[in-house]
Formats: sequence, structure tokens, C-alpha cells
Amino acid sequence: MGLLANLAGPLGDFAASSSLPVLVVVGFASFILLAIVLNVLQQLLLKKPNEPPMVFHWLPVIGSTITYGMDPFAFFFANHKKYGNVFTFILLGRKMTVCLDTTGNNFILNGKIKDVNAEEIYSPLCTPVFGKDVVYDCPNSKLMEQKKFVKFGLTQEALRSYVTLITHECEDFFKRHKTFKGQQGTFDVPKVMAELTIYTASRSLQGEEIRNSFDSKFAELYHDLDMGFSPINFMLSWAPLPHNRARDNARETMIKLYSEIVRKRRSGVAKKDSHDMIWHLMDCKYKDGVPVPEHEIAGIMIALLMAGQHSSSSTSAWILLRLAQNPHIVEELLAEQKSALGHHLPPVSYEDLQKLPLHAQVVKETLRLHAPIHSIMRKVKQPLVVDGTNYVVPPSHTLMSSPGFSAQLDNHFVNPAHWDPHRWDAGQNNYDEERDEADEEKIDYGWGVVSKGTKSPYLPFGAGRHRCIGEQFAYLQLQTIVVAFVREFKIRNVGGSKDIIGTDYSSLFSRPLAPAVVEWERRQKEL
Ligand code: HEM
Repeated sequence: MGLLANLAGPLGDFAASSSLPVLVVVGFASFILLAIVLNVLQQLLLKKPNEPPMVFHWLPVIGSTITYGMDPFAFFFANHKKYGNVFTFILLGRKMTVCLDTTGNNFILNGKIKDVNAEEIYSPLCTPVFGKDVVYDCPNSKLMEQKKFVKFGLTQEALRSYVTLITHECEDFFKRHKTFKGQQGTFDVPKVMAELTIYTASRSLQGEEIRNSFDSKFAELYHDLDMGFSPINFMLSWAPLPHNRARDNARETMIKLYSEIVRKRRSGVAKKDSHDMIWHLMDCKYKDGVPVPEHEIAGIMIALLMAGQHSSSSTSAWILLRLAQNPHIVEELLAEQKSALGHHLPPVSYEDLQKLPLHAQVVKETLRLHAPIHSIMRKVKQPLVVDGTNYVVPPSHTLMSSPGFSAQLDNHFVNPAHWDPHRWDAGQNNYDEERDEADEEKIDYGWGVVSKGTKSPYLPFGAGRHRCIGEQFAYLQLQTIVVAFVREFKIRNVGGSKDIIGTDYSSLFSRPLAPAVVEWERRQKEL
């Protein structure tokens, strides 16, 4: 051996040292190949007839992660065509069973608490952002009470005051923001609308102190906290990565900030002169008579800020992008305001919003095509027979529902890909919304009576015990922004094109691909 090595000299040394990496690469490639072959054979030969069909995939663990992640709706449509309403796919090693259309929405969203569970899925991601003892870091019955507090805090009086506050924020923004200097220009819609949305939500729901903090330290804290929702955190929310450390610092600082506001208000330094949610939560008590502790008030307020901001800012951006694609609708909206409220366009009130059906329909139609939450997930707790099938979903699976998918089906909506707010004028769709709503079973999970939505193909706010409690606020906020915007501006796509921008699915909430730039022009004020 020694002799041979000496004879080969430096060449032998090189061969000896380079053969190791080659062997490792060959070994790894063989392992991958074997895993692929076994994975394919398993799919072809070991089909379980009583389980939903598995979406074919080459790579174990990765499965359909990439195709689903790039465009979930395209993925749902392609597999709906192949397999029907129920199928399973692999998402980062997890088995996800998708149940589509109205039966699928109902099966998952109205599932019983003993069968399906949301907190096991959402808690690892949300608890480090919201903090302890709220939302998914507590028993479901406590979440239901927390939802009741918020829902009941949205009184007519509160909503009325919010319209005025939101209008002021918008007017101020349109006057002062650097984007809107002069008579005309262009702006990046998602970026600018994210800013306006957070100012309007914080001024109304979160209160004056929080709104004022957004001009200084709060924006940075919000950004750090938001990084907690990076998709990577679905797997690594616990990991000591820089963005998770920043998230934890931001959460602790925010909890302190909210707690200080509560203490200051309780001490009588601040007078109760608004209807924000902090004041309301300070007066709430759980069923056992215990008032909501400071850190829970903070956690609920953070949860509202986060839940509302992502969905509403994406929706407000889509609304403006759709209006820029359809400038004639902007003129129709202004005409509606003039005809319902008077030619001189007085300040809009909460009651006035009910007189502007086209404004509501613009929001409604935008949510139909651009649901910010494309996939809703639940953990299966025990073997479940899927309604209307022989399939049994085992507890190792996660259920996935997508109400945004049924809202794009042509058996429910005529020409579904077309954005047309007038489709909501009576009788334009294939399903009778009013009749279905009247027939609908009603239920109360402890935070007010809601319809179960079992038949509706249109559920942008979800259904069941986890249904959104922010719907009323979101409509009010979005409609008020639209009212203020069309009074001040005309908008259109750059060069008058009819294109619409694509969707960015890279984060947990879908939103327009940025930058999405459109042209604005300030209206001449009539004297
Ligand atoms: C356009 C705006 C919005 C849309 C499309 C939307 C959509 C949704 C959906 C689909 C769900 C159900 C999630 C699930 O079942 O897992 C939900 C839940 C929820 N949303 Fe919204 N939301 C919007 C605005 C808001 C706002 C403004 C707030 C707060 C003020 C809010 C607070 C909540 C809360 C607290 C839940 C309950 C979570 C649970 O019970 O697990 N949302 N939302």
C-alpha cells in the first residue's frame, strides 16, 4: 500500500482526496433517485381506495409545494379538473386534503370542534406575534369570548365615529402625502394603500395614541412584528433567526406600549373621548367576572391590527387597480355620490354609506376575485368521512378550504373571471344570494348570530366559529376610502391600458404584485 501510494505521488493524493466528494455526490444522487422511485411506486401501487386521490408528484416531502405556492388558485383549478372537489397534496411534507366548492367550504369551515382544529395550525405562527393567552393561545371558548368583546364593541355609535375619522385621515393623506403633490402623477398602489390603510385603521379602531405613534416608532415595530408572518415561519417560527428575534422584541415593546396606554387611561390622565377598541376592552369582563388583563388587551389589539391590515390593505389596493382598469366606474361612483348625497358632496356619514350600493358592490366584487386569504386550514382530529363521498380523511392530514375558489366557478357566476361590480345588481348571478341567505341556517358561537353559509359560493370572510368579526369594519373602512378617493381623483392604468397586474402569493396573504403603478389626476374643484 505504502509503496503504491509513493509511486503514484501527488496524482494519487489528489485522486484519494477528490474521490470522497465524488462518492458523496454519487451516494446522494442514488439516494434521491431511490426516494423518487419509491415515492412514485407508492403513489401508483399503494393507493388507498377510501382516501382522497393524491396529486401526483415526483419528489417526496417537496410534493406539490412549488406549484401550489406559485399560484394556489391555478393549482386548485388544475386538480379540480383531474380529481374533482376532494384531493390530497403534499405541502412541505404535510398531507393537505383540499375540499372545494360549497360542500367543501361547509365541511371544513362548519366542522365540529371535536373534528377540526384551527389553533394547532395557526398558533406556532400567531402566538409569537400576538402574545400569550389570546386568540390561538387559549381554549377555543376563550377565543369566542374575545371575539364577542370585539364584535360588541363595534356599536353603531362607534362605527359612526369611525367614518368621520377615516374620512379626515384620507383627506389629510391626499393633501399632504408626497405621492400626491401637484395636479397629476403616478403612484405605486400597493405601497401607498398599505400606508393609508394602516393610518385609517389605527386612527379609528386603535385610537389616537396608536395612530400618533405610527408617525414615529410604531411603523418600525409593526414591520418587525409582521416579519413573524414570513412563510418560512410555518416551519421555523421557534428558530433563533434574526427576524424572529426582531419579532419577539417588537411584540414585547408593543405589549408595553398598549399596557401603558391602558394604565394612563385608567388613572384618569386620558379622558374617554373616543370609541376605539382599547376603551371598550378595558370595560369587558369574561364570563367568570374577570376583567381582560392588560397583556390580553394588548394581544387582542395586535391581532386586530395584523388581521385587518393585511386583508384590508390588499383589498384597497386591488380596488384602486380595478378602478384604474375601469375609469368609467370611477365616474359612476362619483355620480352615485352626487345623486344620493347631493351635488355639493357633503361630508359622508355612516348612514350615507348605506345609500351608496355601487360603492359596496365594488368592494364585494373585488373580494370575489381577490380574496386575500386564499387557503384556510384545519387540523383533522379524528378520522372524518367527507360529506357526500366515501373518502375518510385520517388525523395525520390537514384540511384546506378555499372559498375564493368557489367564487370563481362558472356554475355560480356568469363569466367569473370578469371584474364587474354590476353583477351584484339583482339577478345577474347564477345563484340567488337573497334566497340562499334567507334559507340559511343561523348559528351563534357566542359572539352573535351568523348565517352558516352552507350554500353560499361567496364567503370571503369565511364561515363557522372562526369566521371574521372584522367584516363590518372592513366594509366601512374600504367604502369610506373609496368615497374620499373618487371625490379627489381620477385614475387610470398608465397609458390607458386595460391590463391588470398579477397576484403575489409569496406571503401568507395574497396581494397585488408590486410595484403596481397607475396614473392619478386631481379633480378640479367646482366653485
Ligand atoms: C377585507 C378584509 C378582510 C377579509 C377578507 C377577512 C377575511 C377573514 C377570513 C376568511 C377569516 C377566517 C379565517 C379562518 O377561518 O381560519 C377571518 C377571520 C378573522 N378576521 Fe378577518 N378579514 C378581513 C378584515 C378583518 C379586520 C378589519 C379585522 C379586525 C378588525 C379582522 C379580524 C379577524 C378575526 C379576529 C378573525 C377570527 C379568527 C378566528 O376566529 O380564528 N378581519 N377574516
